Formats: sequence, structure tokens, C-alpha cells
Amino acid sequence: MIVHADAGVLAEAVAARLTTRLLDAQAARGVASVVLTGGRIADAVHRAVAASRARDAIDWSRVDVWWGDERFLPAGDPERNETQARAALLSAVPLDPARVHPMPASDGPDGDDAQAAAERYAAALATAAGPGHQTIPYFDVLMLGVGEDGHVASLFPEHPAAHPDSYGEATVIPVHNAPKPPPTRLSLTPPVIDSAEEVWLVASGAGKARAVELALAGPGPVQLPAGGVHGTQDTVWLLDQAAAAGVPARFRSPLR
Ligand SMILES: O=C(O)[C@H](O)[C@@H](O)[C@H](O)[C@H](O)COP(=O)(O)O
Repeated sequence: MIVHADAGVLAEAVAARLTTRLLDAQAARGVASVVLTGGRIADAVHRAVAASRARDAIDWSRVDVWWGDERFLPAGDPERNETQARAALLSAVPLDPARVHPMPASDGPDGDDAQAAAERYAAALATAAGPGHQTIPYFDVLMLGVGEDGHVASLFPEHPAAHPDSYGEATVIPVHNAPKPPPTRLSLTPPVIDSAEEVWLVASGAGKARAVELALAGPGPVQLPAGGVHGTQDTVWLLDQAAAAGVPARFRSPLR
């Protein structure tokens, strides 16, 4: 856990961390893969990456971009996570379009059938599956925002879709009646999130303090999804002071 002074410093620090993480992945594997999310602090991170000179050190043509969740809306809808990520960062860097994998839109090939759209994205993940996996690619870093209620991606507390009995072996699921609008979303399931080498939970503001505190208290993954996710190598909480207000000192890095 690393706590930064405020939202501005947090966004810049996470952007620097993401830039370095992608560079290190490319140095080690030749490629890098990142899973993006939506929301305000994620958008601020994307913008900070776009604004940094260091971004040009990354060979963006060898970066795979996936999404952890998406609002199931028509293509180009300003509320889609993809739309916001393209505006904040993706359109500014020389990505290989074939390596950018947005989740289907509600006016795409499956129309408004969220289940079919989820299955389509699951098929895209399987097509890109890496060694040791049949169904999902290797993710160097998976970024998550944290909702005031403790949701991550589109996995909401006590929501039926977030229950293992509901998603089973699925890698991507439709989420209906989401408490955070829009009501219909697509989301990676917890096991897919947990397959990432690093899972970063980024939260800013006093409104997140309770969710962060509860997440660290060891709740069940259905009761509080933010407390249930973890990377295979690292799970990093990246917070500002306000969001970390309820965090016991033992969880904090010596930085603060
Ligand atoms: O589609 C979404 O809205 C996001 O995927 C969602 O999980 C978001 O990351 C959190 O709600 C935090 O959002 P804020 O950073 O705006 O509080």
C-alpha cells in the first residue's frame, strides 16, 4: 500500500508506475499487457500517462490493451470506459489497433444481448491465451478503481453476478441491475482479475475511506469485491491520504 498526498499526486505517481511497469514488461518479454478500468481516478491516470514524456519510451505497438469492465452502451457513447480511455490516452499513442481489445458495445454484432457480448469477449481472451492458460492471456498489470461500496470493475457487493455459483467457469459476464449506472455492464470475473501478475487498486477521496478500510479487514469477495482480488505476484493499493484515512498504520508503506 502506498499513500500519496492528494488525487493529483496519486494520478501522476500511478502514471509513472504504469509507464515503468510497461517498460519493464517489454524489456523482459518484448510485449506488455495492461487491463484498464473506468472511473475518475483511472481517467486522471490515463491523462497523466499521455502527458508524460516518458510515455514515448514505451513501444506502444507492442502493448496489448484489455478492459476489466465496460458499461454496455453503444459504441462511442461518452460513458463507455473505452471512449474515455481513447480520449484520455489511447488516441495519443501509436498503438497497434489489432492489440486494443475493447469490450463489445450494445450496438455491436450481438446487439443488446449482453450475455452474447460477454461470450464474444471471452472468445477474444481465449484467442489471445498465453502459455499455461487455455482461456485467458497473460496480464502484466490490471488496474481497478474502487467504488464507495467496495466494488471493483463491475463486480458489486452481494450482487448475484459476483457470486462464484453464478459465474462458474465464465471469464466474462454480463452484469444487470448494477447499482452504479448504467445498469447493464460487462465484467471480467474474479478468477480472471486474479490471474494478472499485478492487480492495482487505485482510490482517491474521503468517499472511499470506508471501502478501503473494510477491504483490508478481510471480507469475503462477494461481500466486498475490492477485498477479494489479488495479483499472482503483487496486489498494490494506491491511495491518496483521504482514501487511506481509515487504514491502520501496519498496512502502510514506510513512505507515509
Ligand atoms: O465502470 C466503472 O465505473 C468502473 O469500472 C468502476 O469500477 C470504477 O473504477 C469505480 O466505480 C471507481 O470510480 P471512481 O474512480 O470514479 O470513483
